[in-house]
Amino acid sequence: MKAIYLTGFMGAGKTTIGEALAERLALPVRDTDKEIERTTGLTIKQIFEEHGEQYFRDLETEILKNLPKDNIIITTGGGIVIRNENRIYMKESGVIILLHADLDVIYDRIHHDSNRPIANKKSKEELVTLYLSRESYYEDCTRKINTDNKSIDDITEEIIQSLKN
Ligand SMILES: Nc1ncnc2c1ncn2[C@@H]1O[C@H](COP(=O)(O)OP(=O)(O)O)[C@@H](O)[C@H]1O
Ligand SMILES: O=C(O)C1=C[C@@H](OP(=O)(O)O)[C@@H](O)[C@H](O)C1
Ligand SMILES: [Mg+2]
Repeated sequence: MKAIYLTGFMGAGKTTIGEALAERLALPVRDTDKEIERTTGLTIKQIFEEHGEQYFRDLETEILKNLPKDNIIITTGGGIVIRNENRIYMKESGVIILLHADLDVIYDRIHHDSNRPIANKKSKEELVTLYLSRESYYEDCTRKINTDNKSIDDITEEIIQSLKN
């Protein structure tokens, strides 16, 4: 089985759903942000503060390409889609599942989180602007799952069903 990549905007639930999906499918799961933190020994916040976004994006691409491509669930950071080369790589290597969540819900989940430097201290309007600037990049996704008002178990089940089609 080819890799299953979970993508979507910050706070959509990629990391959380990826873990639940991995358990249900008895597959390993790796999270690009966690891999970046593990290999650098720094938090995402520290990387952005000390080295800047470009450095983070270079690491993100490197990590993505070094992760296994079979029998695995890979949860990505929300900005992975910005780079054309990342989108092409994921499309060629596996199935891309887009998790969509309402932006009001997303804002409530993430605006106070200092380890999401791109979202931290942004107003809701600024977050919407960022979302809209990235919206077209999500078109490369194989499947889209709307997560609004759904439990983690329900979303996981929906992904499993969609993978059968
Ligand atoms: N379907 C859901 N229902 C309720 N809370 C959720 C749901 N999905 C995610 N969350 C919560 O939202 C927050 C962000 O989830 P996370 O998995 O870190 O998102 P992402 O990796 O997409 O940024 C976490 O606190 C998580 O527990
Ligand atoms: O959208 C982004 O640019 C980012 C999303 C984050 O991951 P989550 O989507 O898991 O929050 C993390 O990679 C970093 O803070 C940058
Ligand atoms: Mg995450």
